[in-house]
Amino acid sequence: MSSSDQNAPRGPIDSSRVPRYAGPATFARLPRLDEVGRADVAVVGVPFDTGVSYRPGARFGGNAIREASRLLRPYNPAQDASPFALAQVADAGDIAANPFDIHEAVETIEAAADDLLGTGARMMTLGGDHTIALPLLRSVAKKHGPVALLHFDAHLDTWDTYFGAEYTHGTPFRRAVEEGILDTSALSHVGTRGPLYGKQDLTDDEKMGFGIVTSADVYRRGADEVADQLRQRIGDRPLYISIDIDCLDPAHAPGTGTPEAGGMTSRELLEILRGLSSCNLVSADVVEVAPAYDHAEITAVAASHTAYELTTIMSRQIAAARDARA
Ligand SMILES: N=C(N)NCCCC(=O)O
Ligand SMILES: [Zn+2]
Ligand SMILES: [Zn+2]
Repeated sequence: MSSSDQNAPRGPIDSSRVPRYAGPATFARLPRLDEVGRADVAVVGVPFDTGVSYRPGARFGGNAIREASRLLRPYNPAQDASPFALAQVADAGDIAANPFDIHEAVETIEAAADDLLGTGARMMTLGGDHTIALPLLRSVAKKHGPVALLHFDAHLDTWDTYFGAEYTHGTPFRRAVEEGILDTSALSHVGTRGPLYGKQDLTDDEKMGFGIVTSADVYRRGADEVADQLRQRIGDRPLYISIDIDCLDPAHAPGTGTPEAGGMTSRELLEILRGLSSCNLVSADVVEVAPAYDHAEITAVAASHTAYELTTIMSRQIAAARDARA
C-alpha cells in the first residue's frame, strides 16, 4: 500500500521529523480517533482504580503507557509486520468513569466499549485496575458470544467478594463466568504464583473451567511450548487477552499495586504473545500499571511493548481478512 493511497491508514508522527519527546502523548504517537474518523483498532484508556485491594494508582496507568510508548517504532520485526500500516490504529482517548461509584463506572465502561466495538473497531484498552475487564468482556461477548480468555496475571482474579463487594480487581473473572460471557472450554491463567487465601481458591477456579500455567511452568517449559499449548486450547475461537502487568516479576514491573515475587520476565511475556499471532484476537487489555511505584518507566515500557505486540496481532488479522475479501 503506497503512502499516497487516500485510504492508507494514517500512522504515527514521524520521529525523524518531530522529536519523539515533543507534543502530547497518544499511544505510539498515533493519530487521535477524532482526527481519522474511524479505526480498525481503537486504543482507549480507562483511568479507574477504585477496585483495588492494596496500593492505588492504576488510574494513571494509561497515560504512563502512552508516555512510554513514544519510543515504539513502526515496524515489528518479531512479527514481521508494520501494525500501523496494515490497519488504522488510533488513540480513542479515555473513558471517563466515576471514581466514587463502582457500579456506575462499570456501566459507563461497558457502554463506551459498546460504542467503540459498534463501529467495527477492536479495542486495545489501557487500564486502570483489573475491575475493568468485566465490563469490557460483557461488551465483547455481546458482539461475539462467549469468548475464549487468556489471562496473564500473578493472581487468579476469580475470588468471590472483598468486603462484600462483587466488583473489585480480584473478582472480574468469577463474575464473567457466572454471567456466561466466557467460553469455559478455553480459559487459561498464565503467570500465576504467590500465596492464596486457601486451597479452595484453586478448586473453585478449576471448577469454573480455568487451566493454569504458572510462572514457574513458563520458566521450566519455555515460552514457545507454552504458546503452542495455549494456541491448541484456543483454536479459532474469538479470543480476549487480559494482561495484568503484575504477571511480570517486580524486577520487570515494579509499578503495580499488588506485586508478587517470582514472576515472568518481560521477554517471556512478549515471546508467548508472539507465539499467539495466529489466534483470532478480538480485543485486549493491559491493566494494573501504577506509575507512582515505577522506576525509570520500567513497568510502563514493558506495558507499552505488550500493547504493541497485541496491536500487531490484531492489525495483521484485520489485514489478512481484508486481503481474503479482495
Ligand atoms: N488483580 C490484581 N492485580 N490483584 C488482585 C489481588 C487481590 C488481593 O488483594 O487478594
Ligand atoms: Zn494481578
Ligand atoms: Zn489482575
